[in-house]
Amino acid sequence: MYSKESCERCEEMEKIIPSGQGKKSIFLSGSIRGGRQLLETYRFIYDALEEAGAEVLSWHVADPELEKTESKMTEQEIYARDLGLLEKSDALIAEVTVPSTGVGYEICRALVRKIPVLCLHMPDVAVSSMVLGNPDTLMEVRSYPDKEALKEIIIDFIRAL
Ligand SMILES: O=c1[nH]c(=O)n([C@H]2C[C@H](O)[C@@H](COP(=O)(O)O)O2)cc1CO
Repeated sequence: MYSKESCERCEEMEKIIPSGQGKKSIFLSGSIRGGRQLLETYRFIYDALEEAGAEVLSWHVADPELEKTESKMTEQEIYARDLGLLEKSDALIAEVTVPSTGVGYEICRALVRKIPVLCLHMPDVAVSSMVLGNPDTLMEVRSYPDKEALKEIIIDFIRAL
């Protein structure tokens, strides 16, 4: 995850977002039981957020070993842990390409808490009207054609927080 290229980018980002000062806490939301086919994208989003100077509280969503740790937890423990992390978050970023009950639930809880929500999806996928048609001003929905565009959207969102 740590390459020379990402370090150079880090230095660039530190000029924009001073480290330690106003570091934003982000809840990353992505499908788990809805299907793990976009795990690589969740990892990319995690890396982009860390690079942008944000802290990802729900890092487990991008963890390829997630099943091992979560299988030792009860359903109630998973729910309480996640809702606790959401309470501490400054914003929520959801990858909504793969439909997931949990992701939809977390988006709704974040909007009830009145924190900004960024929903990201690949082009030409059937995203729910509950996301696409949501008039909440705290909600932003963006389609990303490639990883470069995805990174830019994430950086812009973090800078605007
Ligand atoms: O084991 C889990 N751990 C966990 O953190 N979650 C949370 C975080 C994810 O953003 C979201 C995924 O929901 P789902 O499993 O319905 O796809 O729910 C969900 C599960 C399983 O439902």
